[in-house]
Amino acid sequence: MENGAAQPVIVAIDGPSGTGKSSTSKAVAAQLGLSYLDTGAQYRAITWWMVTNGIDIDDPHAIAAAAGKPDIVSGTDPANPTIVVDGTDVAAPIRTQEVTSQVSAVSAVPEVRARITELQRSIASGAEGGIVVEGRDIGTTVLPDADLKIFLTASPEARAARRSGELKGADVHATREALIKRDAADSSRKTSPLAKAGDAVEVDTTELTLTQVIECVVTLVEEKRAGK
Ligand SMILES: Nc1ncnc2c1ncn2[C@@H]1O[C@H](COP(=O)(O)OP(=O)(O)O)[C@@H](O)[C@H]1O
Ligand SMILES: Nc1ccn([C@@H]2O[C@H](COP(=O)(O)OP(=O)(O)O)[C@@H](O)[C@H]2O)c(=O)n1
Repeated sequence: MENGAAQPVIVAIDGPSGTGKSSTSKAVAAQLGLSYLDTGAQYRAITWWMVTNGIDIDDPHAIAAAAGKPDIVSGTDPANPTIVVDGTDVAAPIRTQEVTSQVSAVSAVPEVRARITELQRSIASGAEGGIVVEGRDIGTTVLPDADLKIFLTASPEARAARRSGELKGADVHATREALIKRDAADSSRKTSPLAKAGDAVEVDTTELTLTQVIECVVTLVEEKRAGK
């Protein structure tokens, strides 16, 4: 590996829920000294704000009209990623079932995507040492010129088992159905749906341990850096 003078690298990691994007991205960024951005947390944060402020989630016009109001700040240290809305730390409340069940509707609104995409591009261009950005449309829309694009997949069964392992006592079948419903909504929306970029490397994590996925992505980043 090269020494500390490695050039900044931009890595886009996309894929559906439970494929390992967050865990992999954080670990890869920490290992390689890069910043880390969880774009799902930003969509969850704006959804939390809409719910908290009584915006009707079934009314895309109301969501569009409010999209510019919340101030959303993401901390990009992979050892301590943070998400703050209007000065409030929302790391815990954005993970509730209520937010999870509403986030696809909010994130489908074009004005929301425009707002959050702008924020993401500004964070990525300000990350001097390079960054790992994870989400659904990073390789296709947010950072189409990323140095490396990864698309993680896994079977619905593996993803549901991982997710229900986190949500203690959650029923695997109900979790699986909820994941499939959210993937379908995220994949079928008109504005920058969940999709694999044509030049992304697909990694099926179903039979891999998290450590193996991290090693695979670190190797791909190092190969890219070496070829630069
Ligand atoms: N390859 C893997 N094998 C087993 N568990 C995994 C693997 N990758 C991630 N996990 C676990 O699955 C859960 C969901 O992973 P996460 O990184 O949050 O996925 P995503 O960001 O794609 O939704 C976490 O508890 C994580 O530790
Ligand atoms: N780049 C992104 C990231 C997330 N999202 C939306 O935000 C939701 C939550 O993303 P997340 O990464 O926190 O999802 P999980 O990994 O927690 O399942 C997704 O289901 C999408 O609706 C998006 O539209 N675009």
